[in-house]
Amino acid sequence: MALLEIKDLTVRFYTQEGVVTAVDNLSYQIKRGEKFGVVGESGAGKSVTALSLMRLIDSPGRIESGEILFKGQNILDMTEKEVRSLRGNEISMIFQDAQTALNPVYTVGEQISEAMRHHLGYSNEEARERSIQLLDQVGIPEAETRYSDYPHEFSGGMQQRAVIAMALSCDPDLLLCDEPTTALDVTIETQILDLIEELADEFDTAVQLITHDLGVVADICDRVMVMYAGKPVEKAPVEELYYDPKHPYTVGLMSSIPRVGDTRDRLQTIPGTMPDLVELPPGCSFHPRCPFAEDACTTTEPALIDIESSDEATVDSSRAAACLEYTDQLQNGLDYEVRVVDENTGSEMNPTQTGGSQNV
Ligand SMILES: Nc1ncnc2c1ncn2[C@@H]1O[C@H](COP(=O)(O)OP(=O)(O)OP(=O)(O)O)[C@@H](O)[C@H]1O
Repeated sequence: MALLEIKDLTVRFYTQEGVVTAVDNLSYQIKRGEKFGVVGESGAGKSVTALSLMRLIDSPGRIESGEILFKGQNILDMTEKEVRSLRGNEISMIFQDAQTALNPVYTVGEQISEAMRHHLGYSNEEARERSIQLLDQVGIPEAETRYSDYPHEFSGGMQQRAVIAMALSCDPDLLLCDEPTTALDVTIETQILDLIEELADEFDTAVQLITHDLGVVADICDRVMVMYAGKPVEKAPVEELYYDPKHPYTVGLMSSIPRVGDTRDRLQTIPGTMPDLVELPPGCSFHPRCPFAEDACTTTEPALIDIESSDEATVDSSRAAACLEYTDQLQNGLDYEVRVVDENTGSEMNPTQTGGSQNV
């Protein structure tokens, strides 16, 4: 049994501008200890998906349908009390901004201790001892002294380390990380990502890592789901996604991975923006931005297809993509080439595919 199984999840927001379908019929699963990346531009529905898992969607939002099975139990059927005991205990979450996770009026140590006293029934002394150990483990120097510091006495990177300590304090089975390094500068970003990876391995914690940056996913994740306008457009083991992307949107995201010395904005190379979710374009939502779009794409919505079987994908499908190419409805096909370039030498490593000139 998968640790987490999301089946046909649909989440809508009833706003003055109209009904926003933020997550549309989404299914995926995460196995124990697996690191799963969720990628897409702003507005793709990544955060709403994570908040749904913690049952934190508030009005005007509503989880309309679907199942969220955690260890086989549907989170959507649980009582509020059951969900509260899950949060911060078996499932915990790291947000992009450490400051929102830390309460400025309590010391950092107190905040880490609190979760352990509450969920694990630790005494004050036990919780303090374990908190100091965790602060040390996440790389806070002089952890015993820093235990009594207030959040404002920590740098941004140290605050995020403290949040990671807090998130791992109850040894969760699933850690949801929502853009955990966006607020940090690049050198600290790498350290924090390495730390998450290292501790997830050590604690055998599954990770759902949300990011707009495929480069980050490549470093950490085992499998990836690419989302566009509330839907999954591609799912793949991470290496296969890089060497052989199946969806034009994934290809666009890849050519946007910044290289050393590259000062472009990350997503500049996909022209246009995510459509208005209140009024999605007919057919494939990506068609107005897709270089390979044909007439059929403007009228027919592509199903998520299992690449191996060519049938509709199931939650178990390892490789899937939602493009009419995979139901043989495109006349000209997808015409791109993937070139994998060695970052150090600049030379081509493993040319695959045929056609255009997509540098990945
Ligand atoms: N509280 C809300 N009220 C109304 N609409 C909302 C609300 N929260 C989210 N949405 C809608 O859901 C869509 C998906 O939002 P979500 O935050 O999941 O995107 P995301 O992929 O996580 O983007 P980002 O990287 O910017 O966080 C948004 O485009 C927005 O229209």
